[in-house]
Amino acid sequence: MTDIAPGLLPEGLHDRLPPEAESAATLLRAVMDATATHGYERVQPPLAEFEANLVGRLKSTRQQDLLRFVDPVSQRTLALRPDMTAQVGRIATTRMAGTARPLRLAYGGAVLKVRGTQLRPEREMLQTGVELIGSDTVAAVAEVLRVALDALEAAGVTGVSVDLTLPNLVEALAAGPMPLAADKVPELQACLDGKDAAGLTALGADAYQPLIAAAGPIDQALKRLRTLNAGDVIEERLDAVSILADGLRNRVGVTLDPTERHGFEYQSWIGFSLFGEGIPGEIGRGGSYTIVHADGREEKAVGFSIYLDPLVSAGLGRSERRRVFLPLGTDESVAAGLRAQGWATVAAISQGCNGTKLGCTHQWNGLEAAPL
Ligand SMILES: N[C@@H](Cc1c[nH]c[nH+]1)C(=O)O
Repeated sequence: MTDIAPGLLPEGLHDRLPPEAESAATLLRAVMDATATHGYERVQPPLAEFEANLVGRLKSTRQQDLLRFVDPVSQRTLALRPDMTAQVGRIATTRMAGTARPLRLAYGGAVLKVRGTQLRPEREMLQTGVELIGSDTVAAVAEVLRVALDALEAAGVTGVSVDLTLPNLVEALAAGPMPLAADKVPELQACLDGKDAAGLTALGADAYQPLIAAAGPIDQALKRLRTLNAGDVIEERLDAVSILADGLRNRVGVTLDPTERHGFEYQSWIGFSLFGEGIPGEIGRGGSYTIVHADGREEKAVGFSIYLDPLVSAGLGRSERRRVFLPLGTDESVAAGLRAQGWATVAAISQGCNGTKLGCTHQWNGLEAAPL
């Protein structure tokens, strides 16, 4: 016996009911189909795996993000996946290590985070996306962004905007052209995260002020960042961003927030967040990163993930419900004919069945499906 109410689920975990359960499946199918047209092939990693493999593969996947448990069979610590990108990295560097690069893989499934966020308290999420393994050049990132936009379009998202970010820029500046002691970098990052201009001054990091002012629409942001006197570290990145923005701007809105790091724990030179009109918060993100092989060799990669839950909540993926009620005694060949025409048939199995109560839109009257 338990003192937990039978309908209660742990915080952040939910059932998906009709019609949303079907919408989620429809959206996942739409995204997978769109990515397949670009040559991305689907892999299906398991729900849980050895913890050590999940944290070791990507630079900076953190143990505290994992829901862990001891497996009574292997006696080892397993973790539920919080993100499928690390698993795809494992597949790419083990079973598919010998497959030609760039390797294009797609995925979709449930992931579980230890903690939700204020905006998204859910802990289980339906994640889908692609990873392009073997390259993180501008051409590779441009392709991944194109695939992401096609996937969002296939899912019915409109008014898309992309916010680009430069996750390891500040670190590179501090270690190079705009020197700051390594132990001060976390404080510097915190000031930049909080857009705290006074904090930068107090830290003796006034050279970094343009980074705060630069966040915003892409052209203005690039112009402001060009005023930073930081040589190649910044010029190379800005040239790359400018090429990426040119590929995006005729399709979607583009902004740049050079110091945004939240949610970009393992991304390297470029990251991006995806937004859709009328959908609160971020609906996806991605960027470049490094996968570490078992022998220590590093491989570049880039990818994106879309989280389908906010799309489902926004009502995307719904199909028109054409449900026809079949009164008792309706001929089975009639029923089969209706199904072949695309109807969902809901057959009475006793005298008391009522089409309206069973959510039917139509009823078979012996001649045709008549509206209810
Ligand atoms: N999996 C990352 C996004 C990503 C995919 N590939 C690279 N980055 C996330 O969900 O935040």
